[in-house]
Amino acid sequence: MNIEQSKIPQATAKRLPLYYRFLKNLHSSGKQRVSSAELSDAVKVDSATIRRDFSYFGALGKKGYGYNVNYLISFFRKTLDQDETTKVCLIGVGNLGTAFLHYNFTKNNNTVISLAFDVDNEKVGTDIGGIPVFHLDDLEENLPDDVTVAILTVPAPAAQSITDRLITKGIKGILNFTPARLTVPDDIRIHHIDLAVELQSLVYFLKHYPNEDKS
Ligand SMILES: NC(=O)c1ccc[n+]([C@@H]2O[C@H](COP(=O)([O-])OP(=O)(O)OC[C@H]3O[C@@H](n4cnc5c(N)ncnc54)[C@H](O)[C@@H]3O)[C@@H](O)[C@H]2O)c1
Repeated sequence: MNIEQSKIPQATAKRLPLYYRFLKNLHSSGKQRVSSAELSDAVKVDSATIRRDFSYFGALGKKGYGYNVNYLISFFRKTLDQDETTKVCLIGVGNLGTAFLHYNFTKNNNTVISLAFDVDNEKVGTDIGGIPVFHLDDLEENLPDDVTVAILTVPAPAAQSITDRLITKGIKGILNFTPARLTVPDDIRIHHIDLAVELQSLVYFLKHYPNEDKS
């Protein structure tokens, strides 16, 4: 994370990829400027929040003109470190993992899954979605030093020991799709994604805050 970004509130930082993706679409359709109302409509974030978010990075829209799309895109690209490709590995090529390998992340940003690991000999040695699958036993040997992020889509009981090995190999961030709560040193970042929890929270908000500001 660069200095500019560390001043941005986390809630704002989380919305940046959303804005960036939409602005890139606008740009490829030839649009030069966009109002916060248009953005709001597209990304489903209210326009006051958008204006506040954008004010953190000095993008002040002009009344009756809106925001300059090119300026915003180049800002986001720098802030999100999009100029550099981040290489990611995926562990566990099952239902979820296979879907991710087939999904082309690079369409939206510069993150690319460059290799995968599994223990199933039917999968080891094959290419899935164009990505080579190695045996987990050969993790230390095959994981390149420039891969710093891992996606975990293994059964929960295997998650902690794999995490320990990944960290020893230099992985700094883990996107954890397993229900396991992982113990890691302070300098390692874990993002836990749990569909059941997300669904529960969506239903809760629908029930208790049906008309609230959704930012
Ligand atoms: N976060 C979510 O929203 C969500 C949704 C569904 C599943 N999950 C979780 O994601 C994980 C994967 O789910 P799935 O449906 O793809 O399971 P799956 O059984 O289809 O796939 C698991 C894969 O991991 C491999 N594997 C098993 N042990 C391994 C090990 N020690 N090292 C490397 N690979 C190993 C298996 O060979 C298999 O290919 C599970 O923990 C599941 O609970 C999360």
